[in-house]
Amino acid sequence: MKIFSGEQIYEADRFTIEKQGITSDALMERAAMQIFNWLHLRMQGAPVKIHLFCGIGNNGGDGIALARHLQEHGYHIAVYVVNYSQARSKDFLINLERLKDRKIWPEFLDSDKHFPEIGREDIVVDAIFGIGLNRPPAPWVVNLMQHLHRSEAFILSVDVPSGLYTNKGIENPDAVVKANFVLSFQAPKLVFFLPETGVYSNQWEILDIGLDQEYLMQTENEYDLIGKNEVLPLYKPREKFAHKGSYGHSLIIGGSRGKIGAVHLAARGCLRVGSGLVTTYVPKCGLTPLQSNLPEAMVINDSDEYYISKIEFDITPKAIAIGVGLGKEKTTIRAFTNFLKANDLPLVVDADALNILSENKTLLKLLPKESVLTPHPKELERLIGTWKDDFEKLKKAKAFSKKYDCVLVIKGAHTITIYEGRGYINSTGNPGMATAGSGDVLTGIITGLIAQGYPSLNAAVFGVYLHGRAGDIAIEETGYQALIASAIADTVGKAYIDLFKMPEVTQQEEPQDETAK
Ligand SMILES: NC(=O)C1=CN([C@@H]2O[C@H](COP(=O)(O)OP(=O)(O)OC[C@H]3O[C@@H](n4cnc5c(N)ncnc54)[C@H](OP(=O)(O)O)[C@@H]3O)[C@@H](O)[C@H]2O)[C@@H](O)CC1
Ligand SMILES: [K+]
Repeated sequence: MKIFSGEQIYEADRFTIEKQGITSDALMERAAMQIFNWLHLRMQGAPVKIHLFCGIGNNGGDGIALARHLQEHGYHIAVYVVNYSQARSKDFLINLERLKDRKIWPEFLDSDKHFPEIGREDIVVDAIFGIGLNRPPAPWVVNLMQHLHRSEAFILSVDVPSGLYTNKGIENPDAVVKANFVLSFQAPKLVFFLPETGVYSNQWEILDIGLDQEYLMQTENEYDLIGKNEVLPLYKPREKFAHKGSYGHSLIIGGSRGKIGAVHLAARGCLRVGSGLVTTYVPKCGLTPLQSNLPEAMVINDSDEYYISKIEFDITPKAIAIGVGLGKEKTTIRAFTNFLKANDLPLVVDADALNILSENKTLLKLLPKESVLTPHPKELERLIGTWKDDFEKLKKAKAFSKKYDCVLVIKGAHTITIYEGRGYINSTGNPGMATAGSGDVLTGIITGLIAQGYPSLNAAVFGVYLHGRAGDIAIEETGYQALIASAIADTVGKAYIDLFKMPEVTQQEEPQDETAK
């Protein structure tokens, strides 16, 4: 699913109005109607008090128009205009007039003197600021936001939680509404997926307001949200006359005393994702545990008992992972450096191999083209330096990826894969996956996909998706706390099967054939 910038959404707005020959007010009406339908379906006329806090721009206009529909259907509403500026938008004013025509008199708030009382059981509609926020809200508006939070009422934000910018980070964490639910128009917003801003949108849903499809399809976007529809075209089916050699040989180099398990987990992910053959390259101490616990994987031993000291092998893998459980012994750094100098096979670089690269940046130039790097936030910081907010982080990550022609997989709640100036935001996964070895499994999965002939970028995007989906399926049996990394690896098969399951049709989503009634 495409994610658009703020400017692109405004442009889509203009384009739609012109092409469909409608007024901007009609578009606002669609938006308000969609929110109303969403709420009405769930509330079914329940006598819960709904407080609508509306700014003076189009986000506020949406709220004001929504208030009218709610009132027409008998809901118990209270409307407040958060009067932070005199520059009221045209469509806000049109809807304000319509409200007055229906004898609904909003309360105007312009200081923190008289905030209304809100009950815990009430609902708050947050239509204070939308994507038009361009400077910090006034202190009294920040106080109002805090007042909303203190009420503990359910907060439904219109389009975005008020106080979030679409193109930069947060200046003051108190100056953003913490939404229980966000109903966002037409396309998800980047801020929902970034760690600093994502916390303000507990849950979100997209409402289709009929922006022009041609514009949406043809407009080039920088970020995509990756779900099943996006990964299905990447999937490579197996062929009848294939043999294990057809699906590639993966080599996983890593492990050190006490960290052989990391290699095991990567190899396990690699096998489960379908790599035809998997060989591990580990210090001598890894031989017995690997051979006893993962008989499907082959083992090549380093000459050192506990650490990788020289990377030499006489196999020809199709993809190599390096770094899991590797450690940073002097001898290992030397071995890694020499390996990079000699190697030209596709690489997946993780964990200590990333740290060695960060500490010896000249080595980065030795990475083969389209190598995949899978840093978690701390490893990323060591690679690209600090950032002031998530937007700057993405900018720096893109520059880094371009400079070294590598696919950068930034691990997190929503893992973002960066390549050639674009970002692919993963939609699967859950907090249970923040567990030891989860990243090692991912490294193995991506490697196994490259070995099977997936281009690096596809392997990263698809691998991250499968890994997350496996985690989502696995927690159905384990719950968050008890999920362990080997279970993620062992559920990859179910994640594959799930790709081809039709979405369940719930009663509400069944197509309604008006003519059949
Ligand atoms: N595009 C679409 O497809 C559709 C969009 N729709 C809706 O429109 C929303 C965007 O509306 P919007 O552009 O009017 O901006 P909004 O967020 O309401 O802010 C209002 C104005 O406040 C100002 N301002 C900014 N920061 C400020 C501050 N700190 N303190 C004080 N003032 C501040 C700034 O104006 P300025 O003063 O800079 O001229 C800004 O313009 C969008 O989120 C969605 O809900 C739907 O109706 C239908 C289809
Ligand atoms: K809002």
